[in-house]
Amino acid sequence: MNSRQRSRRVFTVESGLKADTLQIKLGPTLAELDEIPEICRNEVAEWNEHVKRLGELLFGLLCEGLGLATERLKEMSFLEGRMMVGHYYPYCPQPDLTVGITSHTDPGPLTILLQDDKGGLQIKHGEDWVPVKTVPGALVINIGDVLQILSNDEYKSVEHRVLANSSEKPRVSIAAFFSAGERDKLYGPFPELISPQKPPRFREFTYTDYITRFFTKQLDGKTLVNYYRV
Ligand SMILES: O=C(O)CCC(=O)C(=O)O
Ligand SMILES: [Fe+2]
Repeated sequence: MNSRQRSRRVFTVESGLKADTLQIKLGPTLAELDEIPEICRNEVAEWNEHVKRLGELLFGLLCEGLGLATERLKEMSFLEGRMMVGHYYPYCPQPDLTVGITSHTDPGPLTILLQDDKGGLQIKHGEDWVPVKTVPGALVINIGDVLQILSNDEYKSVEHRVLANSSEKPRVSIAAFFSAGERDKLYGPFPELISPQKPPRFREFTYTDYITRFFTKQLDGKTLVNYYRV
């Protein structure tokens, strides 16, 4: 399924995914206005501006956390690729038999997620699944696989899943995924982080190769992070 590339509605009821999804390209350029449902057109355009600003701030902090120049992730075009995915999880009368979204890590560097008050998002901590508390107005920030690779394992991508919605009201969440704007450049651990004591743990790849493997699951049975691990 190549559905993350443009705005469209996908209704999937196969096992392991019980959500109705609306995807809209935010960047490098916002989707054509007629591809964005009229009811939320202005809000999506405004959200895009907020996501860009917050993304820039977070990328800066994450770079500083690694001892890198603040602009490094921005320079590598990771602020440019932005995709908004709105999930709608209908009421599931038998939540023990399925899940909302199966366990996964996000492929990009960072995800900004807004969830409502229904709950159901969980992160894996050791062997346990830990619920992510719903806090009104709060955003959840996920580190994704490519940031684990660029940081040479200093930051870890977070495994997460969403339980099927047992509340009678639907659950809604809105994720903004960042990705590389320049798809054919080589990406790998930041050279500044490499030393004889800390050799690169990953080989270089183009973002085109990376994202194609993610969507087509050509990973030799490995996770995305472990596929590029040396
Ligand atoms: O709905 C959520 O809370 C999380 C969605 C998610 O993990 C994803 O779209 O990758
Ligand atoms: Fe996710």
